[in-house]
Amino acid sequence: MTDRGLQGATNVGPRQRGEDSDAEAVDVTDLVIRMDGVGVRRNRNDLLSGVDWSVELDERWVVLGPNGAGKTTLIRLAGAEMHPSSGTVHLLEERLGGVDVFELRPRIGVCSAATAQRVPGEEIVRDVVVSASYAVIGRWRERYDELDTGRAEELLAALGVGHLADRPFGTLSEGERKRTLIARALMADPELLLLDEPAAGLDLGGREDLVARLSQLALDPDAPAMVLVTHHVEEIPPGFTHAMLLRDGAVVAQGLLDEVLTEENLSATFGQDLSLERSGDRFFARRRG
Ligand SMILES: Nc1ncnc2c1ncn2[C@@H]1O[C@H](COP(=O)(O)OP(=O)(O)OP(=O)(O)O)[C@@H](O)[C@H]1O
Repeated sequence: MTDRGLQGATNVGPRQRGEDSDAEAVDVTDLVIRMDGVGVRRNRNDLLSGVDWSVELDERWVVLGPNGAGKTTLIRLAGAEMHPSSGTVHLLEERLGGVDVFELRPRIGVCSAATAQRVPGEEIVRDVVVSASYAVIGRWRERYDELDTGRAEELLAALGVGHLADRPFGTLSEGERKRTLIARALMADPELLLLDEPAAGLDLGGREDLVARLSQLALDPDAPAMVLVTHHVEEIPPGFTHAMLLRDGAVVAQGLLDEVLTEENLSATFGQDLSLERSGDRFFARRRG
């Protein structure tokens, strides 16, 4: 694992180093994500600008920022769901724009509100998970391989929803749906797992349960590289190693979690005077005064 320090300090892109910015010159060996000078522009708005970011296989990143900061846009780039307007994005050693995204996407597990919306309510939970190995949503074959079905059931059990395998997805609670979708995202044994606000809409017990399960996953050396997007420091699972703080489409700070997650950086990110407490390996934030 590499200690890259704060954005602008040691984690500089090729342009800042004054090197050749030609995409082909970028060394992306062993990098799961590499962004250099990335911008996304829509309707004359900069959704992201000047983003340099590298993620290695054994790293678990949390991306924190207020509403509208650009977090989902960043995750969509990392999931090969969109291209940057400027700069270069390499995913799993392939350059976006120079690779067939349909070959890249199965190597990346995504759990987001958009995935949840695409699952029909009548779909059986086991099928929601197993169909990920065929890169479809919903049952489309009469029979799946027993190996695949067994893996889907194991993943559901590992996420604490094994008993719901025969239930229609639409009858699950929000927390049960989230856990089912994480099992689905893991089904194809991805090299990168992207989780966009997995704890949104969960009650306190559901959130704590999910944080504990994501912590187990983060601490598993065989788990894929992970990027988790959240608004809340309370949702950072123990075992996460790095953080990126985003505001107005730009990186406020990034690097090792312990170095980046400070009151100063958090206050700058959310535009408020925040106090940050650490209790064991969990974080808590609130406004001062
Ligand atoms: N097609 C578009 N045209 C113009 N602005 C857009 C477009 N798509 C997104 N935006 C804006 O870009 C900004 C970043 O959006 P994004 O969804 O990435 O933020 P986010 O950090 O995920 O926000 P949230 O926490 O509220 O989900 C928002 O202000 C959004 O309104």
